Amino acid sequence: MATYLMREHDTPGIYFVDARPISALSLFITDPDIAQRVSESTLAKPPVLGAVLEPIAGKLNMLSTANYALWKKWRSIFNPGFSIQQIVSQVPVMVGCGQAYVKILDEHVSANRVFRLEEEATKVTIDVIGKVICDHDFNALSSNSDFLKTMRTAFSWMPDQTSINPFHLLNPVRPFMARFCKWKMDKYVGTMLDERFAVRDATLPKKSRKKTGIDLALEEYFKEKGQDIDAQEATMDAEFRKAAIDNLLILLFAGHDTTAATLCYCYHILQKHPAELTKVRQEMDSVFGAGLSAGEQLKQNPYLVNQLEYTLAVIKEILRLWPAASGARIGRKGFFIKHPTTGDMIDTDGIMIWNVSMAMQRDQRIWGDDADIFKPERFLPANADKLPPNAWRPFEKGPRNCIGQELSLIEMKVMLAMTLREFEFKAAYDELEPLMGDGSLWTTDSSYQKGPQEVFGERMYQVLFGAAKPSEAQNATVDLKWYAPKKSWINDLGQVMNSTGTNGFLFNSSQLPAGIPYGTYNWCNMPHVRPQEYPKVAEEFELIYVEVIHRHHKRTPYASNTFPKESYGWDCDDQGLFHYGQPLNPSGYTSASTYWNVSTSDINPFAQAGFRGSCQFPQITRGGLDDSWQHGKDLYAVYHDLLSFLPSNLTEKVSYRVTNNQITSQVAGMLIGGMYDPQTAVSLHIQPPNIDSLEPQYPCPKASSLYSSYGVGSTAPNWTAHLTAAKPLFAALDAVSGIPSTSTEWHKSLDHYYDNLSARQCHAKPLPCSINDSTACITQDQADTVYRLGQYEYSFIHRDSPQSLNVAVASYGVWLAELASHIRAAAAGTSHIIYRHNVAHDGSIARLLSVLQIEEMVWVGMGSEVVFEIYRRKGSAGGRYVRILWGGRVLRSSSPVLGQVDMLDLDVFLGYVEGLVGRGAERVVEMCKA
Ligand code: HEM
Repeated sequence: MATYLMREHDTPGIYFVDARPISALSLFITDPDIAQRVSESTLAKPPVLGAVLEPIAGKLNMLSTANYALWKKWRSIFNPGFSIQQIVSQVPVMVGCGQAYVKILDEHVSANRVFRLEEEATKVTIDVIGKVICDHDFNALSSNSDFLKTMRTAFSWMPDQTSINPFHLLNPVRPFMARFCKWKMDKYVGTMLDERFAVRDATLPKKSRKKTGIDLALEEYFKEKGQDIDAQEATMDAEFRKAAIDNLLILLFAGHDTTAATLCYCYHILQKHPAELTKVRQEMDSVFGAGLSAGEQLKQNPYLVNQLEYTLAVIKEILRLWPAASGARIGRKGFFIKHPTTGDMIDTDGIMIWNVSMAMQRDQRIWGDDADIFKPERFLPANADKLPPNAWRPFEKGPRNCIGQELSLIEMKVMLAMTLREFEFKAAYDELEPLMGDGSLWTTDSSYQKGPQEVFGERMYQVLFGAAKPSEAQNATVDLKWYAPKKSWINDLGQVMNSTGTNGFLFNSSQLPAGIPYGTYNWCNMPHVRPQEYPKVAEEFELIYVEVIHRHHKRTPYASNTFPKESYGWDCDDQGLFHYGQPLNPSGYTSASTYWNVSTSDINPFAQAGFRGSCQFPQITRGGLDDSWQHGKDLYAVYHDLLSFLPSNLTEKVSYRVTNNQITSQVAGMLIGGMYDPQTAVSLHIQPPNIDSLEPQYPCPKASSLYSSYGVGSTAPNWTAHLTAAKPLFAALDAVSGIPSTSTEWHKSLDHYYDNLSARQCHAKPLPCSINDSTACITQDQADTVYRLGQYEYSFIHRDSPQSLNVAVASYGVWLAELASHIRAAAAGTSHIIYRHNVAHDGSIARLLSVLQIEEMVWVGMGSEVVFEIYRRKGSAGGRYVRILWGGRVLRSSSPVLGQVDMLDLDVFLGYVEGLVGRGAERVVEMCKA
C-alpha cells in the first residue's frame, strides 16, 4: 500500500496516513536519511507491536519491548550467538537440516504433487533455528511437530492488523487462545532449556564443548552477573530462564517465516529470470564443483559459503523487491522530523513512525528507472559504491536492527546451494484447488483468494501473515537428480555372466524372424516410428514440431576393431560412396557423380591390418543403406501420409543434420531418398569438427575426467568387476583373434569384440576362426556373452552409475540446449522449421538417453531412434506438450519429472532440460571447465 500511495501521489520522502480509528496516525518514511535517523534514535517500539507479540512471545522479548534498558540487556546477551563467525561455524548443522528439506522436496516431486513450498521452507527454517540456537531438533520437517502446531495456532489467533472487521479485532476468545498457546510453548521451550543446561558439561575443556547460541547467551549472562559459568554449582536462575524462553520464542517467530518467504521469492523470481538462474548455478558449479554435492562440500569447508557472491547478490535484490518485514517506532514529544521539501519540523509525539522499506526500495527517484526490475548485479561487491546510502534496509539499521540477519543470509545461501541445481521451481497458481484443506494457514482464510490477484505484475504478491509472505505460498518443483534405472538382466552382472543366449535380443539380420513382434531389440536394425504401430494422439492435440535423432544404420566394423589378420575379406562393390564438388549459388558446370572405389595395392608394402577388401571401413554397407532408405520411407508414411504434418515436397520447413563422420551422410542421403526422393541437391547441416554438438566433439575435459573415474579405463571396482569376470572369455577370444593379451585397448571394455562380431553377424558373415587353425572358431555362445556384457557396459556407463547424468549433461548438453531452443522457437511460432532430422552415433543417442534417464538402458543398436513430438492443444489458450518416442514407443524415464513422456507439459520438460544444461547451454560451459 505504501508503495502505491507513494507512486500515485508522488509523495515526498515522508507522508501521513490517517486510518484512525482502525490504527494510529502513521508517518510513513521513504526517505533513506530520515529512516536512518529514526532507526538510530532511542525511540521505542510502538505499543501495537507489543499488543500483537507479547501475548505469544512474552514481555521480555527483545523485538517488541518498549523498555530500552530491558532490550539492551537481552540483546547484548544474545548478540554473541549471532556473530558471523558463530553462524559460519554452524553451516554444517544447517546442511543437516537442508538434507531433510531436500528429501521432502524429492518426495513431493516423486509423487508428482503440487505443494506449498513455503510450508516446507518454513519448517526447515524452524529446524535451523532450533539447531543453531539451542542444538535442539524441532523435527518440523520430519514429524508432525507438536510445537509447530501450537506456533501455528498462536499465529492464527494473532490480531490481523489489516482487518477492519471489529469482530476480528476484538474477538473475545483471542486472549484465552494466546494464553493457552503461550503456556504450551513456554513449557516446551522451558524443558528444552533445562535439558540443555543439564547436559552442559563443565568438566569438559572449553574448546570441546558445543557452543550454540543459547550456550553463548548463558556465558554472557553469567559474565554480566560476575559469575563463573564453569562452576559446578552454577544454575540457571529464574530471570534468565524466563527471558530466555521469551527470546527463544521471538527468535523463532521473527526468524522462521521471514527467511522462508524470502527463500520462496528467490526460487520464484529466479525461475522467471533464467539468465540469472544460470549465473547462480554457474557460480555454484565453480564453488562446489559441477555435479558435486554442495551440502557435502559445505560440511567440509563451511567458509565456501562466503564465495557465493552472486547468490548473495540475488538474495539481497530479492530482499530489496520483496522485503519480508520492516521497522516501526512510536514518536515522542520533542523528537522532530524535518519535512524534506517544506522544511517544516514535525513533532512526532504519539505518532507511529514507519520506515516502509518496500516503498523506499522501489522508489525510482532513489534507485533509478529500473527500480522494479530484478537486477542482482546492483549488489555485487564491484558495484557497492553505486548503491544509494541507507536505502536498502530489509533488516533495518541502527541498534535495533535484525539480530538474525547473518543467520538468515547464510542459511538462505546454504538452502539455495543445496536445491537450485537439483530442482526447477515453478509457480502453480492454476492448481490451487487440490491444496484446499491441506492444513496450512492459507486454507483457513479464503480472503487470500479474493481481492487483487496481482501486485507489481506479480501473482506471488505479498500478504501480511506474521511476516509479509508470498500469497498462497505456492510453488512446484522439477527434480533434476539422477535416478537409478529399472533392475533387469541388463544391469545384473550375475545374470549377464551366468545366462546363455541374448534374452530375446537379436544380432543377426536387419529383418525380424517371422513371429517376432516389431519393437523387439534388433541390434542390426533397431525399431523406429512406422505407420503399422504408430500410437496416434487424441484429436484435441495438434502436432507443431518434430525433431528426430537416430544412430546411423548398419556398417562395416571400424578398422580399429578388426583383428590383426582377418581370415576373410569384406567387399563393398555393391555400392558407391559419392564424393564430388558441384558449383552452386550460382550453379555452373555439372559435376560427374563420382564415387570411391577402395583397392588394396599388391605393391604397397604397408598392407593394412584387419579386413581386406573394397570397403572404406566403417562405411555403411549396402544393407545399411537399404535400411536407411526404409527408415526414411516409414517416417514419411507417418508424418506425411498418416498425420499430414510434413510437406509433400522437400521445402525449407524440413532440415537435416549430420556429423563430421561420413557414415552419417551416407545414411542421410538414403534416408532423404526414402522420404522425398528429391531431384535436386539437398543441403546437410554440419557443425565444424572439434565443436560439433551432435557427435559430440566439443571439448569437455571435466566430463572426460569424471567419466574415466568410473567408466572405461577406470579402476573403480564396480566397473572392473565385469572385466574380471570376463577374463576367461577374453582369453578364449584372444586365442582365436590373435589379439595380444596385453592389449589394453581390447580388454578395457567389450567394445572392440562386440563391434567386430556383431558387424559380421548383422551381415550374415561367419564368426571368425583362427588364421592358424581353421577349426578354432569363436562360438555363438561366446559371441552371445560378448553381446550380453556389452549391454551391461552400456547400462553401467550411461545409466547405472550415479555420475552418468552429469557426464551426459556436460558432454551432450549443447545438443540438448539446441533442441530446447528449437522447441521454444516452434512453440512460440518464431521458426519456419517444423521438422529437424539428425543422423548421429551410438555415443550421441546413449548420452541423450542418459539425460532423459531412460528406465531401461541398452546398447543403442543400428538405426536407434528418439523422436521429440511437440503438440499444442487445439483452442485459443491451449497448452504445449511433448511426447518422446524411443524405438517407436513412448519413452519411459526413471526421473519422476519425466515419467512416461506422453503429453508432458512442455514447460516441465524444458524446465528439466534447461535446468540441467542451462539456456543456451551456459551450464555446460561451466561444467566442462577443467
Ligand atoms: C529474511 C529474513 C529476515 C528479515 C527480512 C528480518 C527483518 C527484520 C527487521 C526489519 C527487523 C527490525 C524490526 C524493527 O525495527 O522493528 C528485525 C528484527 C529482529 N529480527 Fe529479523 N529478519 C529476518 C530474519 C531473522 C532471523 C533468522 C531471526 C532470528 C533467528 C530474526 C530475529 C529478529 C529479532 C529478535 C529482531 C529484534 C531485534 C531487536 O529489536 O533487537 N530475524 N528483523
